[in-house]
Amino acid sequence: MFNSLIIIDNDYLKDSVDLVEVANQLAGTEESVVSGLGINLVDKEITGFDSLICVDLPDLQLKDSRVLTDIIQQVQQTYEFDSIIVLATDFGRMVAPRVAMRLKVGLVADITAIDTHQKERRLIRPAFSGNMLASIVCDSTPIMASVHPNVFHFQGTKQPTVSQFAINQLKPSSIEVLAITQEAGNQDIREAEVIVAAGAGYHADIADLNGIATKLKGAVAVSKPLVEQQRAPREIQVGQSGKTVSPHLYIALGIYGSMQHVEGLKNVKDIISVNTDEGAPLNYLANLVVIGDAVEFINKLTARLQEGT
Ligand SMILES: Cc1cc2nc3c(=O)[nH]c(=O)nc-3n(C[C@H](O)[C@H](O)[C@H](O)COP(=O)(O)OP(=O)(O)OC[C@H]3O[C@@H](n4cnc5c(N)ncnc54)[C@H](O)[C@@H]3O)c2cc1C
Repeated sequence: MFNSLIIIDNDYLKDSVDLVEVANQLAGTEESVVSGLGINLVDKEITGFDSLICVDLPDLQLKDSRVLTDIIQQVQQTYEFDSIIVLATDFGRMVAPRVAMRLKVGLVADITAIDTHQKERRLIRPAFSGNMLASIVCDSTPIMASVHPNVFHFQGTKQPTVSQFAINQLKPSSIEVLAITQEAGNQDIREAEVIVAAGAGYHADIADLNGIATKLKGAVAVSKPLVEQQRAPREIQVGQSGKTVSPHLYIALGIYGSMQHVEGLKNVKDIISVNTDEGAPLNYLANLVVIGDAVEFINKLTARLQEGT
């Protein structure tokens, strides 16, 4: 029997459930038993786990990674899980290394695959700027891994058994959340069925793409250089250090197709690549390649779509 603990992120419930697939693959040929740790979990109807360990502390400062680390440590000391899996959101990336340090174990961050065909459990992740894949064998227990949302998928209907976990003496949080703001109207690119993505070869204002994205009922995304040039916010970056997306259609405008970018494309059905360079690597992944200027392509496509209305 291989027991895994998944740290449920209340802001990413579906993505947290997807981590059950990671736990099941890690279990290999052993029976997989998966528990979710839910802290002040609103939706206790969550399915897919064998059990839900609930901590209800309404006054808790949930976004304090030190407080969450204390809780995970206490849960691990009680249950002794074989693996702990964390969602690699910005917050999860703060929590996972702290927990690993506290438990004195290794952490494999941002895994993209698992290989249990050998006797060992190998966690696979991109290395050396994504130019190769590293297979990492963990010789400490629990095995700790963080996983980007949207990399693994799981649909479970299993009703978990729910138990309360009593926490002993938590250090008070030193963080006070003064306000939470969210930009209105921006669709999460991970949910989008159509993505119009601009790369460094798209030489116009990114906001100009909103119209066509709306028309196609999709969202706008970008490659990393545009974020670095402050032409677009980081929330819409696709790739290794951005988000993983799975749209039906990905329209890539002036995107070269580096490994770090392509790593953010999982289960994309169709890719249209618009590039002045016929030899750009993304063209080899695309179903349709347009050789030409990306802005000109968008202007023509917009005009054509307007004709159709
Ligand atoms: C640790 C690490 C993490 C990284 N994470 C990410 C990540 O999450 N996401 C990411 O995107 N990158 C990431 N990168 C960067 C990545 O290596 C590439 O540098 C980046 O993806 C390149 O972006 P690009 O294709 O838009 O730009 P470029 O490589 O500059 O390519 C521009 C493309 O546009 C074409 N072009 C030029 N003019 C036109 C035109 N007028 N019309 C049409 N096409 C044109 C060019 O032929 C070229 O193919 C990461 C790198 C590292 C080291």
